[in-house]
Amino acid sequence: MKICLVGFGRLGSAIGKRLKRFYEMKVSTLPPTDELARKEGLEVVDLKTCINFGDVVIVSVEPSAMDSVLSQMEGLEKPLISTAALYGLKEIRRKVKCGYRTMPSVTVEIGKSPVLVSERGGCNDEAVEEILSKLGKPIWVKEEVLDAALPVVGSGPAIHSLYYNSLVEALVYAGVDRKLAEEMVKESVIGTMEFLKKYDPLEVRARVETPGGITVKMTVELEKEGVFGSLSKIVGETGRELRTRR
Ligand SMILES: NC(=O)C1=CN([C@@H]2O[C@H](COP(=O)(O)OP(=O)(O)OC[C@H]3O[C@@H](n4cnc5c(N)ncnc54)[C@H](OP(=O)(O)O)[C@@H]3O)[C@@H](O)[C@H]2O)C=CC1
Ligand SMILES: O=C(O)[C@@H]1CCC=N1
Repeated sequence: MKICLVGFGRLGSAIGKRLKRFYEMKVSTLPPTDELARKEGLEVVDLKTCINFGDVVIVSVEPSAMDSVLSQMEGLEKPLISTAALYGLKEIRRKVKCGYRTMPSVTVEIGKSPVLVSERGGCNDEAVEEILSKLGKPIWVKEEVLDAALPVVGSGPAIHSLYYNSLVEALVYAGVDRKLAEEMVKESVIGTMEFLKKYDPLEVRARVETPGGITVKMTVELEKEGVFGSLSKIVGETGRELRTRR
């Protein structure tokens, strides 16, 4: 399969770096990101050449550029995969027959991202799923779920990094060398994420909280301060708003 990738910014470049290992690819993007694509050894071409080349077209441009890009593809019958936030499937399919919407994250660069995709029953689900499985784990969902989950899936790496960083700062605050602190937090977080594949989060919590011990004192204090409630509220409200915006 050959891929035409349109847009080589934050997400497009992550997609390009990963997929070039599996497929022949040409890129259509604007300066200055055209130089980034060339540095990755990818050929940069105009949009028309790109579309003619690809068996599948992936569009990863900012939402405000979608109208202009799609209007240059009107009538396209090849599968088109959009990553644009908030640009509806109906609008995509009004312009191209075989459109799909996805919500990945930048961790596609290492092939480890949930990739939400809407909706099954399009005109080439198999080809789309094959490509998305190289980027991570494709999860077919209704479009409204894709919008609701954007703040956790698409934005996730930024939020997780904030949490990670706040723990590094906590260790530095407690007098631990920063490099050591980073190593400790990374291993702790990665180990816990693996553990969560095996155990329910409440069970993990129960296994750690020695009665009358140090952990329960902190977890109750964090809950009292509303740290996690605020996180759920802010992220959840954003998802709710996105879900109903269309
Ligand atoms: N960043 C992320 O983690 C995620 C982003 N998304 C979505 O993916 C899309 C891309 O996001 P992101 O990478 O962050 O955005 P960026 O602004 O970093 O990248 C946009 C890219 O599109 C290019 N571009 C703009 N107009 C055109 C055009 N007419 N033809 C060809 N290329 C064009 C830009 O070129 P140049 O800058 O050189 O002008 C740039 O390479 C957005 O719609 C966003 O909502 C979804 C999930 C996660
Ligand atoms: O911040 C944004 O709007 C895009 C969508 C999800 C991640 N980046």
